[in-house]
This record gives sequence, structure tokens and C-alpha cells, in this order.
Amino acid sequence: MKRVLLTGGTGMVGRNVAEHAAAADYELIAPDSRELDLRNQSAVDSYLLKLQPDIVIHAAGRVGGIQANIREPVVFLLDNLDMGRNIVGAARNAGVKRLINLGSSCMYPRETHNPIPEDAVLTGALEPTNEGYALAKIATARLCDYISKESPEYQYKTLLPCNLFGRHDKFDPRHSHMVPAIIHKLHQAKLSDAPQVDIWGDGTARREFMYSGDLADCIWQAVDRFDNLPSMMNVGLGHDLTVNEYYRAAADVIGYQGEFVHDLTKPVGMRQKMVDVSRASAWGWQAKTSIVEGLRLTYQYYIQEISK
Ligand SMILES: NC(=O)C1=CN([C@@H]2O[C@H](COP(=O)(O)OP(=O)(O)OC[C@H]3O[C@@H](n4cnc5c(N)ncnc54)[C@H](OP(=O)(O)O)[C@@H]3O)[C@@H](O)[C@H]2O)C=CC1
Ligand SMILES: C[C@H]1O[C@H](OP(=O)(O)OP(=O)(O)OC[C@H]2O[C@@H](n3cnc4c(=O)[nH]c(N)nc43)[C@H](O)[C@@H]2O)[C@@H](O)[C@@H](O)C1=O
Repeated sequence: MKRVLLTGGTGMVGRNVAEHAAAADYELIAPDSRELDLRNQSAVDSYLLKLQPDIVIHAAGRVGGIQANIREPVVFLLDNLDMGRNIVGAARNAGVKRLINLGSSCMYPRETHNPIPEDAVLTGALEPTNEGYALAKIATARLCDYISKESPEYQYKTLLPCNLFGRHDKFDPRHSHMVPAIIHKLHQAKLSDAPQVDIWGDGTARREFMYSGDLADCIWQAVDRFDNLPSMMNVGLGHDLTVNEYYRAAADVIGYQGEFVHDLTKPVGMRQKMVDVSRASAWGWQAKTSIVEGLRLTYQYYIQEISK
């Protein structure tokens, strides 16, 4: 049975990977940050030398929404840089031949043609609101690429997911991305019978939010069909909605009937950030969960696990 080291196992992506049916076919090892702080290079080196996994899935990260990124660029840059270089460097030192690194659509330039192809990385200035995080993700993806080119027996590949939401997401507005924030705000407004809910910005920014269960499915397919997995591959829906449309779709799912008010003092980030999914389609993977079905499943999880 193949031994898989999963970093970030207690996070949203990591928990969806561990919950996926395919996990049963592997020996899955998923230390949390108390067992293995990925910022500690010597600890990571000795852990990998001892564990000798057949493949590493790097899904750990310092991750947050636009406000968290604006608030703490230093820790978003340093933590993700340290984690990325430590896990990738330790895997190579331990002779681990396969690694799947999670990048992000934030790696793409602020102004670029949408949908965004994988070779758009580093072709333009980054989005200022999450530049630190993006720089760390780009550096780690490039490190994987350089290692694979220098020593082809090492194949370290990067998946670039669009925005994500789903079970095990962060719903605290101080850290959350837009979709979990919407679910939290509309549920609380429904409970308190609040007449209106704030939308950050004018609501015309566009986003591609994919259900995290689908990313987990793609990751396990990548483990299973690793040899013909592209070295850089976007993972997304292939379509997007405006911020306003996400609020309206969530209001229908949650049953909130109040009004929306646009708070123009709030940051809005990139105008659009939709990834080109043609490489993933050619490789044989497509997302299965619609945004509305994803909202329904996530709201169900929120009610059962978060709001109780
Ligand atoms: N969420 C999204 O919209 C998107 C996420 N991604 C990428 O997907 C990956 C996972 O994101 P997501 O699941 O949402 O993130 P979460 O914040 O939900 O989880 C992050 C995980 O990383 C772990 N972690 C953080 N710091 C350390 C550390 N110092 N040592 C060891 N583990 C650490 C956390 O463990 P602990 O709880 O113990 O701190 C947690 O398990 C990241 O690489 C992110 O960049 C890409 C695109 C979109
Ligand atoms: C995933 C990827 O993308 C992240 O960047 P982002 O997409 O800008 O993050 P976001 O989901 O927080 O915002 C999306 C949009 O939504 C609008 N918006 C409306 N109302 C709320 C709201 O209530 N909360 C939030 N957070 N946003 C809101 C908000 O104004 C913005 O226009 C990186 O941080 C980084 O994590 C990264 O890798």
C-alpha cells in the first residue's frame, strides 16, 4: 500500500482529502502542526527521512480571505515560504520522488486575460491585497519546477486551485473567504431577523468558488494518475459569478429574505480571477459539484458543526 504524507490534514482541503473514499486505498499519514511544525526545517528534514513516504501532498498553508491577507502580509509571506521550502527541500533530501504542491489562483497577475492559463504566472504585477501570500506560493511552485527539471527522477508538480469553499472551511469573518463569510452572515441575519446584510464593495467583482470536495477528488486522481499529470495544472469550475450573485444564491439556500447594502469602504481585490481549466479537462478531470449544490452542502455542515 502506498504511503502518502499529507500536510495540512486539519485544514479544509486536508480534511476533504482525508474524508474522500480514495483515502482508504493508501496509508495516509497526516501530522498536525503540533506534531510537525513545517516552519521548523530540521524537524521536517528528520520527519521525512524517517517516514520515507511514496508521495507528499502539500496542503498546509497560512490561508485566509482578503482582509486577513491585508492585515498580515509578513506572516502570510514568511509562513508559506518557510513551509513550502522546508517540505519540498526535505522531500528531495529524503529521496521522495513524487510531490503534489498546492498553489493558488492568487499567483496570477492582477490584470490578465480571463480565463487565466497556467503560463500566466509571473507575467504581470500581483494583486496587492494578497501579494505576500502569492509570492510564497510562486516561490514554492518554481522550486518544485526547478527540482523536477534538474533531476527528472524527481517529479514535483503544482495544482493551482481557484477559490474554494466547503465542509471544514473557516467561518470566522476575521479570517474567512467570501463564501463562508456569506453563509455565516446570512444565517446570523436570518436568526436575528436583521433587515439587511452588508456586501463588501459594489458586488460586481467576479469569483470562481469551487466546492472543496471536488478538489479532494482531483488530488486523489492526481495521486493515482501521477505520471501523466501536467507539472502545473489549474483546478476550477470554468465559470464564475459576481459577488452579488453569490449573495443571492446563498440567500435562496439559507432562506434569508432581507436586503443587501454595499459597503464601498471594504477591499475588493482582483476584478476577476477565473482559471483556464482546459489542461485539466484534457487530462480527464472536471468538477462535478455545482455552486448551488456546494452552498447547500456547506450550509448543512455549518448548521450541524458550526452554529450549534
Ligand atoms: N481556501 C481557499 O480558498 C484556497 C486554498 N488554497 C490552498 O490550499 C491549501 C489548503 O488551504 P485550506 O485548507 O483552505 O487552509 P486551512 O487554513 O483550512 O488549513 C491550513 C492547514 O495548514 C496547516 N498549517 C498551518 N501552519 C502550519 C505549520 N506551521 N505547520 C504545519 N501545518 C500548518 C494548518 O494546521 P493547524 O490548523 O494545526 O494550524 C491546517 O491544517 C493551501 O496551500 C492554500 O494555499 C488554494 C486556493 C484557494
Ligand atoms: C483564495 C484566494 O483568494 C483570496 O483573495 P479573494 O478572492 O479576494 O478573497 P475573498 O474570498 O476574501 O474575497 C473575494 C471577494 O468577495 C468580496 N466579499 C464580499 N463580501 C465579503 C465578505 O463578507 N467577506 C469576504 N472575505 N469577502 C467578501 C471581497 O470584497 C472580494 O471582492 C486570497 O485572500 C487568498 O486566500 C487566495 O488564495
